[in-house]
Amino acid sequence: MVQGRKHATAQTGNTLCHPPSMNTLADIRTRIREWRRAQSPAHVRRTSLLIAGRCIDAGWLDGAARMAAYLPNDGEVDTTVLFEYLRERGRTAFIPLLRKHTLWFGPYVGPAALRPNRYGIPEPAIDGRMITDARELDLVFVPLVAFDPRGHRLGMGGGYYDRTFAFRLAEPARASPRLIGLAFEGQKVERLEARPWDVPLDTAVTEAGIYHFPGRGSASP
Ligand SMILES: Nc1nc2c(c(=O)[nH]1)N(C=O)[C@@H](CNc1ccc(C(=O)NC(CCC(=O)O)C(=O)O)cc1)CN2
Ligand SMILES: Nc1ncnc2c1ncn2[C@@H]1O[C@H](COP(=O)(O)OP(=O)(O)OP(=O)(O)O)[C@@H](O)[C@H]1O
Repeated sequence: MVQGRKHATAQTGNTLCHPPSMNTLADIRTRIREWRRAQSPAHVRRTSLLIAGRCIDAGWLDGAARMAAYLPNDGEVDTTVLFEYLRERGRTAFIPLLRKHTLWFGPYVGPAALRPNRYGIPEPAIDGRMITDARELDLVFVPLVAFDPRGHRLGMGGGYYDRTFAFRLAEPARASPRLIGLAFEGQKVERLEARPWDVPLDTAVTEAGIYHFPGRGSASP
């Protein structure tokens, strides 16, 4: 930790350390979103390929009947390869769809069938009959702004993922859908203050490796 110098930022291993004044969740969100947007497109492409490759090599996509992932926005890890992997195998992936304050999921059938949501992020332009409930998914690749070694996640601040997957907290023995955060190593922080509604990740994947968070539920005997 760098003390006494205003706004100083030090790097210890791959975990960014900051003076206490920079550590509120809102500060972390602002700082890491800036960091994410400052990465070069070539770097994002290369590291995203590594991250997607880890997910495919782990067998997660082959093992899940229903997979959802996000369309990248604001410098997030690029998920294109994950969608291509399923499409080449004749399978449909799901992407999030905002309905009031929660997420539903719609089939991703290509860019033509999309429209921007209220935040400008493309989502499926489909009718209600094709919408899938979060409970019907086996695996969800989750976007995030920051994560910590306990699996806590900081998102864009809308509370959408926490509200949508609150049933994972309410039903601790339930292991699906598996929530896998995709992030660059620069999004890993020492500690995120936990709020009661936070739904932890099961796993996070960065270009440096796979982090397992054997948390509540599946870890208990
Ligand atoms: N790629 C992706 N899709 C996603 C999410 C995400 O984090 N990433 N979401 C995860 O929940 C949901 C959208 N959640 C969001 C919540 C807040 C803001 C937000 O505050 N954006 C602004 C303000 C823009 C505006 O209001 O027009 C910003 O960029 O500052 C964006 C998305 C669903 N889809
Ligand atoms: N399960 C829940 N029930 C009711 N309100 C919730 C729930 N989860 C989150 N919220 C509300 O959403 C707001 C934003 O939550 P938070 O800051 O954790 O979002 P986030 O995880 O960063 O965003 P996102 O999931 O959209 O990426 C909180 O102030 C909280 O009031």
